[in-house]
Amino acid sequence: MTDLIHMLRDWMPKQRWYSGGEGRAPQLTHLGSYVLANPNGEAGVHLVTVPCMLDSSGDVPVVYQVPIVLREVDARVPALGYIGSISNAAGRVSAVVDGPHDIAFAKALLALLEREGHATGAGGRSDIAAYGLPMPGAVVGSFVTSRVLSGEQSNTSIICEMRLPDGSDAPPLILKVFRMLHDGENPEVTLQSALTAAGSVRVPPAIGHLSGFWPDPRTSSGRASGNFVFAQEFLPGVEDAWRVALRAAETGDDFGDAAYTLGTATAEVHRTLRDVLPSVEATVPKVQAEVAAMRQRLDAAIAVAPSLERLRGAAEEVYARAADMNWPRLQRVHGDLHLGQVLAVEDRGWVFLDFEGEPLRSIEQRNTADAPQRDIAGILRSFDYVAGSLEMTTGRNVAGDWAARARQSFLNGYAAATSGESRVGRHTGAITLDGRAARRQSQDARGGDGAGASGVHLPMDSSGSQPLSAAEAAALIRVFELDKALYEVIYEASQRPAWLRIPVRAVQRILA
Ligand SMILES: Nc1ncnc2c1ncn2[C@@H]1O[C@H](COP(=O)(O)OP(=O)(O)O)[C@@H](O)[C@H]1O
Ligand SMILES: O=P(O)(O)O[C@H]1O[C@H](CO)[C@@H](O[C@H]2O[C@H](CO)[C@@H](O)[C@H](O)[C@H]2O)[C@H](O)[C@H]1O
Repeated sequence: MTDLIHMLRDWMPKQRWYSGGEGRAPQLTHLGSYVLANPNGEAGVHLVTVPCMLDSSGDVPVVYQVPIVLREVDARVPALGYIGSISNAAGRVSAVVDGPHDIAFAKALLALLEREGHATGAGGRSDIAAYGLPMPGAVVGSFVTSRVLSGEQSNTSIICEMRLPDGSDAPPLILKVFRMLHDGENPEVTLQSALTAAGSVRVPPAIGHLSGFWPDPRTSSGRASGNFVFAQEFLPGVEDAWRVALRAAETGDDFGDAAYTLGTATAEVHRTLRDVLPSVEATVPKVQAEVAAMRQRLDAAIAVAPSLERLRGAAEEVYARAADMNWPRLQRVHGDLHLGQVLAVEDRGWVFLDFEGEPLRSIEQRNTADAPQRDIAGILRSFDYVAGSLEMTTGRNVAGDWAARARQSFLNGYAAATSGESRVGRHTGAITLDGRAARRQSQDARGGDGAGASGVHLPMDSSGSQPLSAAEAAALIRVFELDKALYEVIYEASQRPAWLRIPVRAVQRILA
C-alpha cells in the first residue's frame, strides 16, 4: 500500500478532479478499499479495487475514491489510464491502471448493479463495503465496450456500449464515478432516481447506483455512508442548450420558442420533484438561514473581487428585504441549473443533467429543500453568460437584446406552465425551434399581461400553496440572480479568471 500511496501522491494532482490543483501535493491516508470481483475472469487482471483516500493537505479534508485495476504488465494495459507499476510481497509486478479507463472496472460495476451484488472490504475488513442498487425494472444488457467521457471536471464518467440478449443494441449507459465521497446521499442520485421512478422524461432514465460505507475521520462517528457511482442511460449525439443558445445568439436566430419550452420543461421538473419528494414550509428560521448563506456568499465574493465592496450596502438592502418577503414552499430543485446542464434531445425535448448542486456548497446544503427561483435564476444568468461570452470574443455587445428576449420567453414559459395556462404534458418540453404552436403559446403568454419593469408576468409559486404575486415572484428571482452572480464571481475567480467580468458586471447591474 505504501508504494501505491506514493504513486497516487504524484498522479492525483494531475487529475482534473483533484480539488487541490496541480500545485498542491496531497497528504494521503488510506481509509480502506472495497474490492470488486473480476467479471468473467477477465484475462490478465490481478485485482479490481477501490481505495478510499483521505487527503489532509487542504483547509478542508477531502475523501476521494480512486478505483484502480492491477493488471499483468503486458500490451493489454490501456495506455490512457496507466498510472505506474508496483510489486506485491511475492514479487509479482502489476501495472496500475486508473479504473475508469479499464474495461475490467466497468464490467465489474455493471455486474454489481445487475445482480444487486456487493463488494466487501479488502483484507476481510467489515468497515467498508459497496452495494449495487438497480432501479426496479432497469435493463442493463451485456457489456460491449467502454470509454471515458472527456472534458469532465469533478467526476469521471464511463460510457458503456451495451447489447440486449437478442444481439441488438441496448441503450448505452453512463457510469458517473463520484471522485469525492460525502457522508449522505448525493442529490444526483436522489433526484434523478426520483424523477425516473415518477416516469419523467426530463432526465435520462436512471439505471441504478453503487452505494456503501467507509471509515471517515471527518464524521463524529468515524463512519460515513453515501453514493459511489450513479448509472443512467447515455443519450448519444446530442447538444447541450449552451451550444444551441450560443449558436442562435451568434447568428441572431430567434431563441424565443426554445427558451419558452425550456421554461415549461423546468416547471415540469419542479412540479414532479415537489410531487414525489418532501417539501417544507418556508418558515422564518428557514428563510433566515437561506439569507444568511447569501450574506456569506457576498463576503466570499468580495474577498475575491474587492471592487464589489462598494456595492455591499446595496446587496445588504436586497437581503434585508428578502428576509421579509413571501417565499414559496421549499422543495428539492436542481440546484446548479444552467444551459450546459440541459440537453436538446430530438423527439423528447429538453432533458436535464447533473443534479449534484453547486460544487461550492456543502452536501447538507445541496440536500436541503430550496426555492425553485434558484433554478429560474440559474437559467437567466446563463442567457447573460451567452451575451457576455460573445461580447468577450467580438468586443461588442452583440447579443444583449437576444438575451433579454430569451429571458422573457423563458419566464413566460415557466409562468404559463405553473399557472396552468399551457397544458404541460409529457411532451410540452419538445424543442419546437420553428414550432408554430409553441410560438402561439409564447405570444399568448406575452400578450394580455400586466408585466412591470421586471418583465415577470405571472405568479410563479410552484408549491400549490398561496401563490406569490407577480411582483413577489420577480423580487425573489432578483434576489436569487444576485446570489447566483456572486456564486459565479467566486467560481470564475478560481476556475476561469478571464470570465470573471461577466458575473461582476451582472452584480453591478442587478444592484444598480
Ligand atoms: N446521460 C447523459 N447523456 C448524454 N450526455 C451526458 C449524459 N450525462 C452526462 N453527459 C455529458 O457529460 C457532460 C458532463 O456531465 P455532468 O453530469 O454535467 O458531469 P460533471 O458533474 O462532472 O460536470 C454533460 O455536459 C453532457 O455533455
Ligand atoms: O461544472 P458544473 O456544470 O457543475 O457547473 C460549474 O461550471 C459552470 C461552467 O462550466 C458554471 O456555469 C457558469 O458558466 C456557464 C458557461 O460556461 C454559464 O452557462 C452558467 O450560467 C454560469 O453559471 C457553473 O456556475 C458552475 O457551478
